[in-house]
Amino acid sequence: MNERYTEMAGRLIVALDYPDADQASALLQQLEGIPCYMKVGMQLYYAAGPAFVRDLKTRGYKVFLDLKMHDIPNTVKGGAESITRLGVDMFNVHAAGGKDMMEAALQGVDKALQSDPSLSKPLVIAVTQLTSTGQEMLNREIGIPGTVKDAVIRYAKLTQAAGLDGVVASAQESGDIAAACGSEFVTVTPGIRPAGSDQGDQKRVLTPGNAIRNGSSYIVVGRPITMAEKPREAAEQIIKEMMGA
Ligand SMILES: O=c1ccn([C@@H]2O[C@H](COP(=O)(O)O)[C@@H](O)[C@H]2O)c(=O)[nH]1
Repeated sequence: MNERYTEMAGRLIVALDYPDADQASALLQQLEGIPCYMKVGMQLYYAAGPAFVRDLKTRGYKVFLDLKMHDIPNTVKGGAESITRLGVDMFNVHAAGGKDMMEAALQGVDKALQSDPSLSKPLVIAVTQLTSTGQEMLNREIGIPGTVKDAVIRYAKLTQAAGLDGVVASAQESGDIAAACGSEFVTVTPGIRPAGSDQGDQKRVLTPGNAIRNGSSYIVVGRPITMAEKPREAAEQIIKEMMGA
């Protein structure tokens, strides 16, 4: 395993979108030894809960807990405190919850860290516009005027002003986010589709190689790996494409 492989595998976040821990564990077995990040989202967390997250940490994985909190500041603060106690490496809120709510998330993190100094500070990021949102939907259905890019950049700047580490956005916007917020500001980008793969419900997509070229800090990949006939080969192919970017 060379250095570039390890770096790129560490920037691949595999979305464990499964209905139970057994199915998620079966994928882990297939991907064993690949030093990628694992993402636990609503489907798996609501079924398998904190125990599965702790299990992933015990197995040595970096974990992104993708629960996209969006609530009043006091509730988000409490949620962030509990999530930080789980020892995850990254979690998120919705930027649409506003600056006070995002700042409250950071207060929750601090509270947990103060009560248990053995914990590490997780990256706290905010969702800008979901990658399943296209231009038409944004303007006509959701009622937000302007381009998707404008909305994403506005949320990214608000997120940075609140003191968070970065955002979730499409890889199509990574370069513009870096230009607006600096290259240290983390971009976590789902909607990744290797050439020729099914787009599904994703509207703003990019290939793994183009996402890395556009400056994404991390790429999030679910179905192109989990639904592949040979998930390990699919993951290795994605890492290879990232390495070549
Ligand atoms: O804007 C967003 C935010 C989160 N996601 C999550 O990423 C994965 C993508 O899965 P695919 O199967 O590769 O489409 C999934 O867990 C989403 O909940 C996102 O897609 N877009």
